Amino acid sequence: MRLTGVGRRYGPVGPWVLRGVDLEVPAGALLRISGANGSGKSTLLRLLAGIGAPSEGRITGRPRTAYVPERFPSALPFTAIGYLTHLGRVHGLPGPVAADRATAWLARFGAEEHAGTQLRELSKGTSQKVAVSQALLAEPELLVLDEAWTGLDAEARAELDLAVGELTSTGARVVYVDHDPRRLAGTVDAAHRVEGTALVPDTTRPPEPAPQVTVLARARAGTPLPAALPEGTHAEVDAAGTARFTVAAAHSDTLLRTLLHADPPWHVRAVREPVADANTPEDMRR
Ligand SMILES: Nc1ncnc2c1ncn2[C@@H]1O[C@H](COP(=O)(O)OP(=O)(O)OP(=O)(O)O)[C@@H](O)[C@H]1O
Repeated sequence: MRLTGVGRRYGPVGPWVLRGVDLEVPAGALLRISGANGSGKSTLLRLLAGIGAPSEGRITGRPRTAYVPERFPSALPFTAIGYLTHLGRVHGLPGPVAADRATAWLARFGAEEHAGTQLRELSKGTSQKVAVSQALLAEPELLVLDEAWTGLDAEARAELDLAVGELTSTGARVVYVDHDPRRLAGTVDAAHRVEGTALVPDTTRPPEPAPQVTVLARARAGTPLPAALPEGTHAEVDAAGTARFTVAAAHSDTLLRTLLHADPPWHVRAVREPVADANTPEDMRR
């Protein structure tokens, strides 16, 4: 797929949002688009997704495309499974195949219990799981993701990362925008930034991942995890009832306070500090 001299403005005399955009989207590629708010990222993604035509220039070699928009149309009169099955049919799948794939994707994103819920009654995160499932069940050759991770819980975000990897490994292309510069950073094939009306190579390196602290803690059998854990905390409980919390080092004191003051309290068994960088000189590790 190739964009040649593509420009877009809204209305015949509106200001140009994009101009002179040349972009190659090869099979199997993962492309990241960045840029300031209002710079034209969504405009570019909509052109890639085939929603609206360029005001000038050409897009050639368009593959079968699926798109997760920035805002999901949640007011439609469908249940989650009804909506997904309907869209699967729109993508050309026979009804039973569409229904099976819809069920499988909802389960993969941990939303199977909401299959029968009306779209307008879904939480923001579950709506987003439906939006993402809608695109993935089509098994597209080009997947366009506009902030698709926003609102998803940690497990679903990881699942979407996996699904993107699975798609590109089968030769599909994925183009995405995400506010977190670390999103899929290790696997991106090319990064571009919208600057003014142009699309330029993005040479900024993603920031290093924040150092993580792991806390092992136990509580009385059946104690739920504390409700208000610091932002970004990942928690899992093993079969023996020991919980492993992983959190950015900057939030580890808040996590420890939360665990100790929970009712009933959690007993902290171990705290594992971030491992020192192997390249850090010995005298800086202390
Ligand atoms: N349907 C529309 N009609 C008129 N102008 C629009 C329309 N959609 C977007 N624009 C304008 O195009 C410009 C680029 O908007 P766009 O949504 O593509 O930016 P963005 O980089 O995705 O922004 P954000 O980071 O805030 O999501 C903005 O000036 C916006 O006001």
